Amino acid sequence: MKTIDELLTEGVAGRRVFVRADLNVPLDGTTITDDGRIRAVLPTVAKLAEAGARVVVASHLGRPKGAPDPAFSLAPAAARLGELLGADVAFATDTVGDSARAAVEGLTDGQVAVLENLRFNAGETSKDDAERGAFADRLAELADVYVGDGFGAVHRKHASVYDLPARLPHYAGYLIATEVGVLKKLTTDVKRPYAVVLGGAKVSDKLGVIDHLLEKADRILIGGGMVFTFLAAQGHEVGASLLQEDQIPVVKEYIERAKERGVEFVLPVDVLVAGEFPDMKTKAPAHPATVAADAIPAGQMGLDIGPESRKLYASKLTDTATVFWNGPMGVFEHPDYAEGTRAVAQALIDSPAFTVVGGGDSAAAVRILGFDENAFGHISTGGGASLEYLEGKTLPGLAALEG
Ligand SMILES: Nc1ncnc2c1ncn2[C@@H]1O[C@H](COP(=O)(O)OP(=O)(O)O)[C@@H](O)[C@H]1O
Ligand SMILES: O=C(OP(=O)(O)O)[C@H](O)COP(=O)(O)O
Repeated sequence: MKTIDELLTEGVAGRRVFVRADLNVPLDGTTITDDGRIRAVLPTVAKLAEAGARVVVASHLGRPKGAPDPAFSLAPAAARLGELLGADVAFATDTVGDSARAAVEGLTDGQVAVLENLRFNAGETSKDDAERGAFADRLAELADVYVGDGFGAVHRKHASVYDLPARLPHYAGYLIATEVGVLKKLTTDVKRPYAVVLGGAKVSDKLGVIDHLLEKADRILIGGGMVFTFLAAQGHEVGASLLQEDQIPVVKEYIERAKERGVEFVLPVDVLVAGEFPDMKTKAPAHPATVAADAIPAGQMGLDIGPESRKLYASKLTDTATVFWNGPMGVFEHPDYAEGTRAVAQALIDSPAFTVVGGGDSAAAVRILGFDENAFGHISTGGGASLEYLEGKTLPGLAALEG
C-alpha cells in the first residue's frame, strides 16, 4: 500500500487530491455531538493542503436512500472541518453535479472543498458493478489522485471506497495507516484472557462476526440491541425490543458452539425497559423500569442493560488482558439509558488490559460521557470495519489501496 508520505514526496502542488474520509458524525439536528471522525482525518487533509494540493473531501453520512435528503447533509461537517483547519472550506451542494464541478474548479493550491453526501447518489452503494462504476467515473473526473482515509467505511464495497481508487493513482492516508497498525496487533499475538464486548444497533451487520470470535475470544459480552436476539434464541420473550428474528437459528448455533469450545457468552441478567423509544429531541425523562432479562413484558422494549448486569459486566472485564469493544450497551444518547455504556467504559479504564474501542457511536459515547480518550489503548473510528478487519476478511477499501 503506497502511503500519503510517498505522494507528498512525489509532489502534490496544484494537483486535485480526492480524500475519501468518514465524516459520518453523530448529529442532533444540525449540531455535531462528537467531531472525533473529523479530527481523525485532519492530519491528512491539513498536510495535503499545506503541500499545495487542491483537496476534495468526500464522505457518506448516515444511510439516506440514494437521493438527496437534507437531514443527512454534510454541510455541518464541512463547516466544522473549516473551523478545525482554521481555513475557509468550500461546500458543494451536490456530489458530481454543477456545484461539485464549480467548487473543484474554484480551488486554488492549498484550498479544501467538501462534496455533499456520497450516498445521495444511488450509484455509491449499488450492488451492480456497472452502476457503481458509472458513478465512480463521474467522481474520477473531479480529481487527479485518490487518498483513502475513511477507515470507518473500508468494509463497504462502495463506489468511492472500492471503484474510484482503481481509476486514479491511489494512496493510504494517515488515519488508515494508524488504524491498521494498531488492529494488526489484535490479529497476531493477542494477550489472554481476550474479551470482546458487542453491542449497538447494527445487529444484522455485526452478528456474523461472532462466528469468527468463537475461534478467537475467551469471553463475549453481549449488550445493546444485540441482546434480544440472544434472549429470543434462549426462548425468552423480548416484547417490542430490537430483534433480528431471521438470525435466531444462527444465534442458537453460536450458543451451542460456545459451550463446546469453552467460550463464555455473557448476557444481561436485567434490562431497562419502557413502552416507547425515548424522545431524543427533548431528552424528557423516560422513567424506565428494571426487569429480569427473562421477563420482558409484552409491548416493552429493552433500551439498556440493568444495574445487576452492569456489575456483572464490570466483573467479567477486570481480569482480562485484551478487550475489544464495539457498540454501546444501550441508547446512551438519552441520559436514562447511558449507565450500561458508562459502566463498561469505566471497567475498561479500571482493567489492566490493552483496550480497543471501535465504532462511530462507541467512540463518541466514551467522549460524550466524559471519559478521557487517552485512558483507552486505542479508539478506532470504525466499528464494522475494525470487526471485519479482526475477522481477517479482505476489506474492499484496503484491497483497493493495495492494488
Ligand atoms: N437496546 C437498544 N435498542 C435500540 N438501539 C440501541 C440499543 N442499544 C444501543 N442502541 C443504539 O445503538 C447505536 C450504535 O450502534 P452501532 O452503530 O452499531 O455502533 P457503532 O457506531 O459504535 O459501531 C446507538 O445510537 C444506540 O442508541
Ligand atoms: O458508522 C460507521 O460504521 P460503525 O457504526 O460500524 O462504526 C461507518 O461510517 C459506516 O457506515 P455504514 O455502516 O452506514 O456503512
